[in-house]
Order: sequence, then structure tokens, then C-alpha cells
Amino acid sequence: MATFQNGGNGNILQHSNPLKPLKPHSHSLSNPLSLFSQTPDPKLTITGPSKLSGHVPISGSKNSALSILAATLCCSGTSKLTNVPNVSDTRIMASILSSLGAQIEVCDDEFLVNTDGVRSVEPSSDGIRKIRAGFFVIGPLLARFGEATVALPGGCDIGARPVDLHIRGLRALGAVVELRDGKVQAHAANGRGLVGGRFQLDYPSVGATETLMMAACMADGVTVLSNVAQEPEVLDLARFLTDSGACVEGAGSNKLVIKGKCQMHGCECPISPDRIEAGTFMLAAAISRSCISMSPVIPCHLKCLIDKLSLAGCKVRQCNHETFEISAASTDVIEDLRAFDFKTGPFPGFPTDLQPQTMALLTTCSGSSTVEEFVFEKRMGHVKELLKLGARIQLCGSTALVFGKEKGSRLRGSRLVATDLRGGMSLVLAGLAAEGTTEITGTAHIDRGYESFEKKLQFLGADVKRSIPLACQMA
Ligand SMILES: CC(=O)N[C@H]1[C@@H](OP(=O)(O)OP(=O)(O)OC[C@H]2O[C@@H](n3ccc(=O)[nH]c3=O)[C@H](O)[C@@H]2O)O[C@H](CO)[C@@H](O)[C@@H]1O
Ligand SMILES: C=C(OP(=O)(O)O)C(=O)O
Repeated sequence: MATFQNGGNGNILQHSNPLKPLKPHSHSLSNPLSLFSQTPDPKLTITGPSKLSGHVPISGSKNSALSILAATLCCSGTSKLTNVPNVSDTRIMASILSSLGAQIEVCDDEFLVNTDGVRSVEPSSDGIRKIRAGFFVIGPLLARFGEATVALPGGCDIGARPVDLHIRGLRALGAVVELRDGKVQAHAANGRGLVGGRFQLDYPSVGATETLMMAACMADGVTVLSNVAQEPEVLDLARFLTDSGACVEGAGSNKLVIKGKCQMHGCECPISPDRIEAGTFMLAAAISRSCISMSPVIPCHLKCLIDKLSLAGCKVRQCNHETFEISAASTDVIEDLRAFDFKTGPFPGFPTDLQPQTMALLTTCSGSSTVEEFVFEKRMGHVKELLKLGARIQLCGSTALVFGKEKGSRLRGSRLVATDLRGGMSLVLAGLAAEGTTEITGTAHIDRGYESFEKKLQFLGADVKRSIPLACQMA
């Protein structure tokens, strides 16, 4: 089946392959209009405590897919991205590219993107205000067309999240950048295009590194970026840019040297597995004291978490090069899981995107722990919800003291509200461990970044249901 989108998304063709078997991680959007329609906020009902077992497939990385979708704006011809996760953020990013004039064909987890028809340099502000990565298009638009006007971005409400490093870096490449009416307006100063330059980031921001990599790929001359982010998603983007004809050296280190090219071409790019989703399922096994396996997982992406889980008493085993088994089942764990301290930091530090889910686990361990959030200053929204389940946490700014469970006690189900993506998922994990029924609203936040998460959990044996509130059904 193939259908053209209308109503502002006329450049997106979506079809699913009827011959492809439906796997939990495959995309089969039966309603193509669902790409951009506003669905009512569903409610999740979890009946716990749950025991999980079986194998879970890990989808492609949301954050890699988002920056690579932005990078297709550098390329002439068609870029073929495979293993793209079917989450609302990737659909919104597709709508942002479409609003610029890109043609996008979606078939299951494959996105064919052709940006030859792009004539606008101002993407739809609606899309940009919904997701953080929408802002990253400013780099490739400036590099390819010499100008761009992009609204200030949305994304999870977990801190101030300025874009000053993106802007200062673009200025170092010869752009004139101003903020007007809530939009960033930029153009190449010399009227011809960006020029290579040197820029040292004050902080290894993932987004600023990615924006500047894309801009530098098409700037005239050599760009040296230092103190850059070393996250796996930066390596994924570098791989895409290199395969599209760019010259990017140093990805994975703290310094990037990029030799600009005037033309880049589309290529085929499989998106790497989502390390945050894999980490979340490891934590789901741990919090439910269960044993599950998962693939594909790239172990060096999750070293910090695997080390901490092993310290707690979980058995983490690599079955083959991409399959992992994690066990916290009572047959494998001699005592109950022990608490541990951790602090978040840029890669290879502990990922901030796993902080809330890890904190949920710690509320069920024996002993107390200190959790320090060093990346985002306001990423503790889940704490007040976890307290409603009976968790014992004391919050002081960005540090949480988590007192594990008291002997014989466990979390108890309650009504909770998710206010951001990973915080929302921490409530789902806590709901798996809690006795009785946990209801979670605000699940649209979770749908931003976890593909078919309740289906995957059901498949592992959890009692998780999604329902649309009656009031929304009647509206
Ligand atoms: C779409 C995407 O890829 N999102 C990820 C990306 O977000 P994002 O790219 O927004 O995160 P950054 O690495 O940029 O932010 C880290 C810190 O730097 C600060 N900062 C950032 C930019 C800037 O111009 N000025 C500034 O001060 C931020 O406020 C924050 O405190 O990396 C984060 C850190 O791993 C992850 O949690 C997000 O999931
Ligand atoms: C913070 C996140 O996403 P974003 O940067 O898109 O808000 C996340 O994925 O946890």
C-alpha cells in the first residue's frame, strides 16, 4: 500500500511492505496519516509485580536517526536510511524536512530522503518547537544554501538547554547569526558560503558538535573543532557524512578535523542500535528481578551501565557479538541487588538518558545511593512521581539520595504523570516492580523515543495495557 500525504506533508510517501513479517520492532503504520496527526494522550495501566522472560529486539537509535536525517540536507540525490525507529521524534523530523521541500518515502524502518527539491531555508516552526534535534538543520541549511531561519527548539523539559554553542561555532565558520522573534536567523557573511575555521566548545555538547560537523562538511577549507562530544551518535553521524563524500577525521576523540567539500551525495546508512533503549531493557530485567536477552547491543556503548549492574549483583553475559543476557532472577543472584552510587557525564561517562530509569531500580535495591545529575540541571521530574509509589528519595538540587527498600516492603501502584521521555520510562519500570496497579498519563513523552515499548514489554510477559481515555475517544 502506498499513499501520498496531504495537508502540509505532501512530500512524504509512506508504504509498508505487506510481505514483511510484523516483528515487534518493525514499522507498519496502517494509517499513513498517523505520521503527523495529533493523537490523544493514552493512559498506560501496569499491573505488577511483573516477571519478564524471553528476548527483546532493540530498535535503531533515535538520536542517531535524528541527526542523520538532518544531515541528508547536505546531500544531493537520495539517502537511504535503514533501521530508523518508528517513534514520534523521527516522524516529526521527517515533517520538518518535508516542510523544506524534501521528498521522503517511508517503508517500514526504511527512509528514502531526497533533498534536491529543497527551496525553503525556513523549516516549519511547529516541528522545530516539538523536538530538540530539529534545530540541528541550521548547520546543513547554512552550509548548502548560505542561509537559514530556524525557531528555537523544543525537546525534553530538563533544563535551560540554550543553543549558544551552536551559534558561536557557526559564527567561527563565517556566519552572521541573530536572534529575532524567537527564531535564529543566519547567513554566510561573505555572501558565498561558510568558510573553515577553528572552534573550541566550552562543553562537549552533542547537538552543537553535530550541527557544526554538518556545517563544516560543506564549508570552504579546513575546520578544527575541539572539546567535541564523543558520544556514539557523533560517530554514526561522522560515518554517514564520510559515506556521503565528506572528509571527517577524529570522530570518537575530543577533536574533529573536517575538510570541506562543495558537493556531497546521498548514501545508504543503517542506523546503529539504540544504546538507551538497550540500557532501559537491562534495567527492566533488573528491577523486575528477571532474566531476559536482547539484541543487537554494542557493548562498548553501555560499559558504564553494565559495570554498575554487575556491581549491584546482576549477571550480565554477552552470548554472541551482539546478543546480551541480563539476569537478576533469584536463582542467579545470591543476595538481593545492592545499591550503588553514580553520576552522569558526557560519554564515556554514565549517560544522562539512563539516569531516571537507573534511579527507579535503586529504589528497589538494598542500601542507599547517591545519584548526581551533571548534564542537565532540571532532570529530576520523575522523583516526585516515584515518591507516590512509596519510594524513599531526598532531593537536593541535582543530587538525589535514594534510600533503598526497607526489609519486606515494595513499591505500591499509584496514578502517575510522565513529564519527559526518560523520566516517563522510569515510571514504567517502577510500575513493573510495584505491587498492584500503576496508571501513567503523559505517555506521549515516552512515545517520542521508545518504539512499541508496551508491545515489547507485553512480549516479555509484563501486564501493560494502553488505553485512550473515554473523553478523548468521544472528542
Ligand atoms: C536529540 C539528541 O541528540 N538529544 C541528546 C543530546 O541533546 P543535546 O544535544 O541537547 O545535549 P547537549 O549535549 O547539547 O547538552 C548538554 C549540556 O550542554 C548545555 N548546552 C548545550 C548546547 C549549547 O549550545 N549550550 C549549552 O549550554 C545543555 O544545556 C546541557 O546542560 O545529548 C544529550 C546529552 O547526551 C542527550 O541527553 C539527548 O538525548
Ligand atoms: C533528552 C532526550 O531527548 P531530546 O534531546 O530530544 O529532548 C532524550 O532522548 O532523553
